[in-house]
Amino acid sequence: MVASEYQLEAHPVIPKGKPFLLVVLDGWGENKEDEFNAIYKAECPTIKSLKEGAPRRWRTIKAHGTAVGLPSDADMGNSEVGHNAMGAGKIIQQGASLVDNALEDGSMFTGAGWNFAKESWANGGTLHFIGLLSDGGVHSRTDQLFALMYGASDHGCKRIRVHVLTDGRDVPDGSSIKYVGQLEKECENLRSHGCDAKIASGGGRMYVTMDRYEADWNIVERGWRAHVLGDAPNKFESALDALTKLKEENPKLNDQFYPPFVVVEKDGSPVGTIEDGDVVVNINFRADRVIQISKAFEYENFDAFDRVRWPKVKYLGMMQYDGDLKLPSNYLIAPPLIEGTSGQYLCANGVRTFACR
Ligand SMILES: O=C(O)[C@H](O)COP(=O)(O)O
Repeated sequence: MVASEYQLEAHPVIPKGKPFLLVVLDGWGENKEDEFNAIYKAECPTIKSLKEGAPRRWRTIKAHGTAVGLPSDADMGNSEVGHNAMGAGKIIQQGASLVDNALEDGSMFTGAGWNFAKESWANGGTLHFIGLLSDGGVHSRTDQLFALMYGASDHGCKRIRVHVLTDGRDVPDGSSIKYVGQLEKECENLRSHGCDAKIASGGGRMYVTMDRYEADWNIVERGWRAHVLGDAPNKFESALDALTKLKEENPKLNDQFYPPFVVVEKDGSPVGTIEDGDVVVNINFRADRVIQISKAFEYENFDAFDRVRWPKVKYLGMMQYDGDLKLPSNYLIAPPLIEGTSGQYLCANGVRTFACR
């Protein structure tokens, strides 16, 4: 007997009781049929036969923008929002939108996470931000970072250090110089208003910090050494210098793969290591590529690499990145409570599923 809230009407076209296959074709889509459309130009006999063989059943669905809960239709889709939308079985507000809403209505700066973070700078600690620096909107966005920096300064923060991960994957390669330039301008502006804000370290997202699925902990270790310990083979007096000079040395260097670098004072000392009493905010709203660095900050027992020093900091995610692990335990935006997910319907209706990837 299916609980009434999970009872479904018969589908008008798809017959009941037949196996149903949900296949996700990564990067596949229908669009204007012109010479720039590779899918249209290619020979795709299987898809063509599926489409032409069952024209009454062929549908297209939107996988980007507001249709999957992103802030605007200019936002491209990505794997996480696709998983979330299909898993929820409905349009839910995705991380990017939740952060935007909290910044817009001001609740970002009154929530439990913000108040927890504030205690650190009230006691003289430095506020560190770590995350992907671009406006790709897949893992993070620069405008959200800037809003947090100004919000912190307005709430009495006197020292900010930013640890930047260059993108070139969700945005064009070579664009990182622009994002770092924008961030340096914002830091300069904050400094002129009495908040000592600087970029302290960085590196390319695919080589520094943002590993996923525990594929290569060396990536995370490089980030830890640069951000926390101020230790990297490349030291420069500014992040802009770092990107420009490293690119001059190796013109083929892609933004995704910048080696780790540390910004130093004239005497060679790092401008912003992470110390006891500081607060670290991870600005990525998307979870997959920041779970490992979050474990490094959060777990007392940690053996994925030698941290050398484990500073006693308050660590917060923009969101909670893993609800099962409750990781991290502190975050700026609470995860949404989603009821009536696809999985709940399938289970309640006794439909057995097998998922693979
Ligand atoms: O993390 C990545 O590799 C990209 O930013 C997004 O890729 P995905 O959405 O296809 O996982």
